[in-house]
Amino acid sequence: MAVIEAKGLCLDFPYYHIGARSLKKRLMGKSRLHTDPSNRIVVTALRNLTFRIGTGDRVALVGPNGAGKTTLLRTLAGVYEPVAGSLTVTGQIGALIDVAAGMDTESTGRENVRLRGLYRGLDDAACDRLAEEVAEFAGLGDFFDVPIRTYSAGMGVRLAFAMATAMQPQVLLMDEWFLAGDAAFMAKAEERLARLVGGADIMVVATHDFAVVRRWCNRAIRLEGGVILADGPVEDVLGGLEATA
Ligand SMILES: Nc1ncnc2c1ncn2[C@@H]1O[C@H](COP(=O)(O)OP(=O)(O)OP(=O)(O)O)[C@@H](O)[C@H]1O
Repeated sequence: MAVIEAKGLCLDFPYYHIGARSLKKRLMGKSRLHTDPSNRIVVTALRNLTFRIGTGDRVALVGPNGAGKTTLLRTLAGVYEPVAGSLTVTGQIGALIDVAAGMDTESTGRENVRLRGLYRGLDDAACDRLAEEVAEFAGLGDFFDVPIRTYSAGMGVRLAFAMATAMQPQVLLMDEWFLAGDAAFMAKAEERLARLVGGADIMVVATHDFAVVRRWCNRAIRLEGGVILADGPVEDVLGGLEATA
């Protein structure tokens, strides 16, 4: 049983390089910026978020640029640590957020896949099978055996997608651009993605695309300025957003 539970979740980003007093003064009028006890400017990216996401929930995080969608996704994935409140995620997480997250750019595609397999507790033979499976789906040919720092952006997405979808997570966290690969690849990826989403207990996707929300989700959380403005069935939340557009 997978569950995500947040209570009063807050996250700040400190701005280390903003020192000039006049600039500070100018910025401080803005509602999301304040100073911390060390007199650094911090932006409040997420403020006092409380929600529970349970098995069967397919949640879209929606809202304008800078609303906090990706930050929340990364916090759920454990990339960022909340500065206040609590967050509990029960269930194995699969994150399709940053292409290079958890990858060693000096290692080859194959080495990265094997490492991920070892991390998940697979034995040597299972890691080999996983690498073959990923290689076939990603379709990178010989590039699978060169360091990934040489990959194009599209090649990186292919590898990350193939890798992340080769192992079924209970909690699937996804940024929308993973749904926006090149057309030929996405046609092939669609079925695999549907299987992955269907097999996950929980899915959370950050997106601007209402078609994606309507197609994949049964619940939406609307964020703005780092706070939750609405949380409920997709049509209720999108209706509110469309009304303000
Ligand atoms: N690494 C960071 N360092 C400093 N501030 C950050 C960082 N990441 C995000 N922020 C700030 O946190 C706030 C939320 O950003 P976030 O990227 O989560 O928004 P978003 O809803 O995903 O936006 P978009 O739709 O544009 O992708 C913004 O004010 C942004 O400037």
